[in-house]
Amino acid sequence: NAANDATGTGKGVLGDTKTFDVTYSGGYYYLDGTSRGIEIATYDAKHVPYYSPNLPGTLIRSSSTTFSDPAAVDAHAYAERVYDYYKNTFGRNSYDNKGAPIISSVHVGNKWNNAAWIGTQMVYGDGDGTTFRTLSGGLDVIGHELTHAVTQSTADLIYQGESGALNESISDIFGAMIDSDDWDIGEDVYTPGIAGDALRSMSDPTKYGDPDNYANRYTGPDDNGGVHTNSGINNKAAYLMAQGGSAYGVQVSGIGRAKTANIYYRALNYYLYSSSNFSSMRQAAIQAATDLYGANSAEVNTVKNAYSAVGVY
Ligand SMILES: CCCCC[C@H](S)C(=O)N[C@@H](Cc1ccccc1)C(=O)N[C@@H](C)C(=O)O
Ligand SMILES: [Ca+2]
Ligand SMILES: [Zn+2]
Repeated sequence: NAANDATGTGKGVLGDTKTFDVTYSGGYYYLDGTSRGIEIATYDAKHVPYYSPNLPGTLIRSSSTTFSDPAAVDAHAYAERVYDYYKNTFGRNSYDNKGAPIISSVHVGNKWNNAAWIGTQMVYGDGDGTTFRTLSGGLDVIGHELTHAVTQSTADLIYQGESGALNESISDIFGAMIDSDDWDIGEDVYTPGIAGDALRSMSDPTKYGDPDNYANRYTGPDDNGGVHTNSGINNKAAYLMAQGGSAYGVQVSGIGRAKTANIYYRALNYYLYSSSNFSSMRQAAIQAATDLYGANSAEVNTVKNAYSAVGVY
């Protein structure tokens, strides 16, 4: 209850100090905030793997309001940021729109170079220090993972082939909308020894070997049919929709981040379904833009051009 609500503080993965909601009980402060009206809690997995039945692990506590685990500080503070984004932007109350608790575990696995939504909670690896630093240090990582939960509660796009690439792309799109100062994905946690690179780029997916056109999609079996690479095709479309530009001879006039987010959010809630492919993504985005801005609007025209530019019809 409110009487036990307190404000915690601590340094994040990049050394920046953050504050966040905690709860006082029995001489300890717990990373378990309820001041938003839902529970946001962060646990220490103590290196069990992401498929372990022992998740979430141990609720993180401190004998003062200062928390000394950077991975936990960022996982917790960024979960609040992502909750606030969905609530303030779309009125969505947690990933299920019914106030579900947001549970995160840090220190999952042993030097695990990944993070995930495992259907019930978020899990973050510490990285091996070369490929990744601890993954909760990236706001776009939390945005990506919690958006998988939103997708699971709405279109529930099958994590395979084209619907799987769309699932991944929707997570990158909202990761980039929330971590809104760039169109890179993972730049804050990827290769700490190399400046200026990222795991993926939405403005130019080909920079990291991902396709930016349907004609160049991966059709092999790896990674559930290339869900993390073919996401580049839809990521490029979303980037062009927001920022404008030209690709493969097609000019697109940008409509900005906010309208682009509105179109994808509406498509996700009303028009995408579990087996949607790239072509049905195009139709869903056109319909969402039509609903929001009108059939002959500049926004609808931009959506059509953005998908034509990446070879999706
Ligand atoms: C259980 C196994 C992992 C499932 C894939 C998760 S959802 C995922 O896509 N994770 C992101 C993590 C991420 C997100 C944003 C920025 C950096 C890293 C991901 O892209 N993982 C890559 C490394 C992959 O699994 O290929
Ligand atoms: Ca980013
Ligand atoms: Zn993902």
